[in-house]
Amino acid sequence: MEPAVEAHGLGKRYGRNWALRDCALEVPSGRIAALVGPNGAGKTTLLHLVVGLSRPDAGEARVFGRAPRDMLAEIGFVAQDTPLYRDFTAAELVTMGGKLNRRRWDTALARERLAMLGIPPDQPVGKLSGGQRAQVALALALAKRPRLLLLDEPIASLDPLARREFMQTLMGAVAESETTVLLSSHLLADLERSCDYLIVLQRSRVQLTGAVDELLETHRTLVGPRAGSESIAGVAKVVRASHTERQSTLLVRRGDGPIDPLWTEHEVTLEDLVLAHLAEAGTRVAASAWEVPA
Ligand SMILES: Nc1ncnc2c1ncn2[C@@H]1O[C@H](COP(=O)(O)OP(=O)(O)OP(=O)(O)O)[C@@H](O)[C@H]1O
Repeated sequence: MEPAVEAHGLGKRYGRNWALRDCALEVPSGRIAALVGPNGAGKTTLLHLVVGLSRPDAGEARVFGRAPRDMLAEIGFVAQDTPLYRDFTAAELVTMGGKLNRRRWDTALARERLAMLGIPPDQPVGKLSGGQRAQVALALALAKRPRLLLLDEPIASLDPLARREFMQTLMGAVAESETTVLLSSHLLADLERSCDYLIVLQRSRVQLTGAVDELLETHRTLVGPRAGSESIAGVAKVVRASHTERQSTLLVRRGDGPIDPLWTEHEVTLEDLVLAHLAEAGTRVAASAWEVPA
């Protein structure tokens, strides 16, 4: 099946600085893909290129095989901080959405979704809580019945319960449709529960990309005797190593065959994997840059 999003040599420059560079990726159709990376890595830049809000300075992005600008009717976008017209009520926004998207708009779906979540339809959205506003933005984006839904840090300002509700709504809505989702976030633990595809950006470049289950399957944490630089049976690559006097802990990509039994193997979490790959590329990721809720 045709990928939902493709990028080839995609780049965007502001002045002399590349915000995104040599970006090559493919998000298969039907996935919920997480776009992660430290502040300033290029996530918003990539989303804006894919939604056609900005033009590339190099390469190209394609949405279901076509230029983003030819696919606007098929793309839903929730921008960072869920900007909505704050003086309008949710009901008015639903009506307005219908007028702006005559061809595909599903008013009943938006109303049902908002009613199910207990969002008051007649209050200006500026007076709703952050979580409720995020849900309104999501309901509006879904009412467009997009084939591709892009969300730029939709849960960043929400409390843990509101985050969970938002992600559950998103997953439920996507399961009912064939929508592909690309969602940027710093909240790795939340993404592990809901996303099945991963793109890691760092310093304007794609650092890692692939299906989450395959990435988790092909990486392991190994604990064993202090290691030197010798190769280890069954290990294709050491992504990150930390050592005490006697012991080494390695995050590795597995190779062929079983891993040397001298080492104890542990499964990795998405958070381990992302942080190890970011560290491998030499970024010092301050713990504060990654809000990882318990
Ligand atoms: N309009 C702009 N003018 C100049 N530089 C910009 C502009 N937009 C983004 N940049 C720069 O491009 C780089 C990538 O920014 P971008 O917003 O894409 O990062 P991000 O990964 O979304 O960051 P965050 O997680 O903080 O939202 C940063 O260095 C940023 O300063």
